[in-house]
Amino acid sequence: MTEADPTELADSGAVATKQGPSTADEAAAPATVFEARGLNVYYGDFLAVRDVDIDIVEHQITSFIGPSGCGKTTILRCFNRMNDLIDSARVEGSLTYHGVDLYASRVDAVEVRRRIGMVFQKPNPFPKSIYDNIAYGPRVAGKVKGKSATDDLVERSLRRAALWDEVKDRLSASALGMSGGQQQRLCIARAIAVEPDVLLMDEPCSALDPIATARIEDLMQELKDEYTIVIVTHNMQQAARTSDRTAFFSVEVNPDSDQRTGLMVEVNPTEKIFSSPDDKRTEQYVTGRFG
Ligand SMILES: Nc1ncnc2c1ncn2[C@@H]1O[C@H](COP(=O)(O)OP(=O)(O)OP(=O)(O)O)[C@@H](O)[C@H]1O
Repeated sequence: MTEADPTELADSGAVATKQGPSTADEAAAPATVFEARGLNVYYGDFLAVRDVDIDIVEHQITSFIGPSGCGKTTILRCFNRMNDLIDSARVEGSLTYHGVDLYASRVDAVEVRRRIGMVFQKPNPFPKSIYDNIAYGPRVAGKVKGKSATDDLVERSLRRAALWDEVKDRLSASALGMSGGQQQRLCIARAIAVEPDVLLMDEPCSALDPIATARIEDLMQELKDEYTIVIVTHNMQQAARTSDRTAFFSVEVNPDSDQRTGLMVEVNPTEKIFSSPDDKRTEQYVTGRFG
């Protein structure tokens, strides 16, 4: 892709959610943030996941569940073009973000990743102070200047990530000395500091104990007032507890090549997925009879 016009997303109205709805109708219907149609992702010649049709709705938590290798992370990474960083990855189909084609040549992938932040499975703070972990991104992006404005941003981000009270007296200490749960909340604070629109979370609790997990889940509920969240989770209880909508992915084995390709089976309100799903395969998975 060409590094053309980084303002394409803004020029095209892709920040509409930050400005609020303009008519009564729009106010009634929650906006669609992402619309994926016929999404297929290849690694080289290997079709890893196919036929993904999904709308991601603003200020909701959408979870992706399904057996290992069904393509949950691969699809999540399409939403902020992280797959661009993998040479062999290729995306087919249509994916829009607030109506803008996310893969159009004029769209700047760096700007995409600022608006659509990501939190990874393993907390990955920079080997820097707690303060610098938050301040670094906005400083590099030129979003904040001067000590007082940076102090405010650091405090605000840590408060929103429910971490301020625990770290306010040791902001200059290394982030690597924090507990795993604190490190993950720091990574969430770091993602929030650049004022994204969406948070993508790839199994954010898989390395955490149940208490730290509960704190992240509480935090997600607080953050959804401001952000749209998509989470990949292996933990069905977590999907049931935290998300408004759930997408179930499955995997099929191609008898000729013996390759396993993921596909999206169903997306529905979470309650429906776990009580009366439309598809038998979903029912078998959520009742533990498959996968
Ligand atoms: N960088 C890559 N290069 C080649 N193949 C890949 C790459 N990343 C993932 N795959 C393959 O794509 C398929 C989907 O993987 P993905 O990690 O998206 O699945 P997942 O559902 O998130 O799995 P898990 O639950 O185990 O994390 C798998 O067959 C995987 O081996």
